[in-house]
Amino acid sequence: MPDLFDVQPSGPVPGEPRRDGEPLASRMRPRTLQEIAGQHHILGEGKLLRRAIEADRFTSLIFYGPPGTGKTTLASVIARSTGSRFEALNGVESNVAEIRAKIDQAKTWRDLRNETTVLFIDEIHRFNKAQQDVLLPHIERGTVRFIGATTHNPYFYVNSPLVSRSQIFQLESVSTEDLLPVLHRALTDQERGFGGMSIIADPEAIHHLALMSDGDVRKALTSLELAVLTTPPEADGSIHLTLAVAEESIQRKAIVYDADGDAHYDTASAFIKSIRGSDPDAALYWLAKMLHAGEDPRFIARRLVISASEDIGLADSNALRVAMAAQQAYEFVGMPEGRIPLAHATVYLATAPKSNTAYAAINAALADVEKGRTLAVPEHLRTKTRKKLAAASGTDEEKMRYLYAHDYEGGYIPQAYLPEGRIYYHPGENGLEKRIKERLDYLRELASNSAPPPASK
Ligand SMILES: Nc1ncnc2c1ncn2[C@@H]1O[C@H](COP(=O)(O)OP(=O)(O)OP(=O)(O)O)[C@@H](O)[C@H]1O
Repeated sequence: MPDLFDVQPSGPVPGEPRRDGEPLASRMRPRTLQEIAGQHHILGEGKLLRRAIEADRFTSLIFYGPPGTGKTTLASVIARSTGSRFEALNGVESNVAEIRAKIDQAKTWRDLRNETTVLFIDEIHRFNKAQQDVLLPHIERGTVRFIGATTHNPYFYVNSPLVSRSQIFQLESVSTEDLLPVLHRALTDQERGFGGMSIIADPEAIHHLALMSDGDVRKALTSLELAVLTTPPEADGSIHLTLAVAEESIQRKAIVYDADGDAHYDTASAFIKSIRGSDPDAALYWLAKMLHAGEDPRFIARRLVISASEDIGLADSNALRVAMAAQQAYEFVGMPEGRIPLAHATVYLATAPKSNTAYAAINAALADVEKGRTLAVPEHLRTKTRKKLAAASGTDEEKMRYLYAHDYEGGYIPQAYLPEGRIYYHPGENGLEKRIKERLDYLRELASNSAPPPASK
């Protein structure tokens, strides 16, 4: 019978000595929570997952997120930091017998050494019913602590018994800012990285690798490794990583933005100004430039949604729907096809009639409030206190009556909703707002001439 205590955890785990030929990304796999880049929303101070790990209070977890964002890594760090064994299986490749074998090993370790096992299953969305039936009772009994990983939304793609027994955490693409320190650590780490080599890395080369990796840490490290290993040394033996080398390694041209870092914002600003200026061709050019440069499409989608309200606004409220739909369509289809709904929304917004009146109106109202000009809610609008106030002030309650607009002809009755007059919203005359203006002019006219309320219907 094999000695179960000789069984080694599968795959490289944090803390293992460096092995020849092991890829950089694997060597650099974080060993502690502190080394994990990004994921602040679940691992930040006081966040749920961090607290669960620190208190060692978790049973089953499912990590869901894009490739190379740390799902496997996080599972192995959790095993290490909770003093558990780490066993890994793959939802597609592992058959029922292999799952049983891992569970048997886990039982033995638990019974003889009192050690818990984290059973990590990658691609959990590919798990079938037979595999799941073997695992479920052992999750319930606590034979293993289960951690699943998937790039697919678990609520749609993972068997519901597993989902209902697990806490689900979504991992996010790692931002460029969070990727830069990972690359720097790989360049300087003596033990696991290239710290023992003489490498001169131009900052724009490293920035390019970080930016072009689409938030995938494995991709960033693999490209860095390729760049280092394929660049011939200089006469003095050092390796010079230039932007051209980085471009070659990640096979996407560097941002065509100008040298200064503000170019990113300048281009986004030119994009929005072109939409505001009703020039669809210019807007499309700036959109193309941002996409080609590897700008985060979510950033572009956010700008479109803001512009839909800020610049088109009430002249065509459908613009906001189109912009939101483009954002959702991008999330649904991803890139490169996501460029099409983004272009669709760009042209719609650029050619739509323009109005900034909603934007101007909320700014004016906010400026008023921020100046400390607070107004009390008129008594007739204070439903609960109306009766009491009327009694206390000796006023006829009828005079303080709130008028229910639907009870009146045309669904309107002049009535004060502020204790003193204010006009923040000045309707424009473009597009559909012309109709709004006509109606509001009429209502405001009625209100300014308002005598005692006409009879209710
Ligand atoms: N958040 C992170 N912080 C630091 N390094 C990371 C992070 N995510 C990934 N890495 C690096 O990328 C390598 C691959 O990461 P990992 O296997 O954890 O990704 P994954 O999310 O499980 O990806 P996949 O869905 O492709 O299996 C790791 O060895 C590590 O070097």
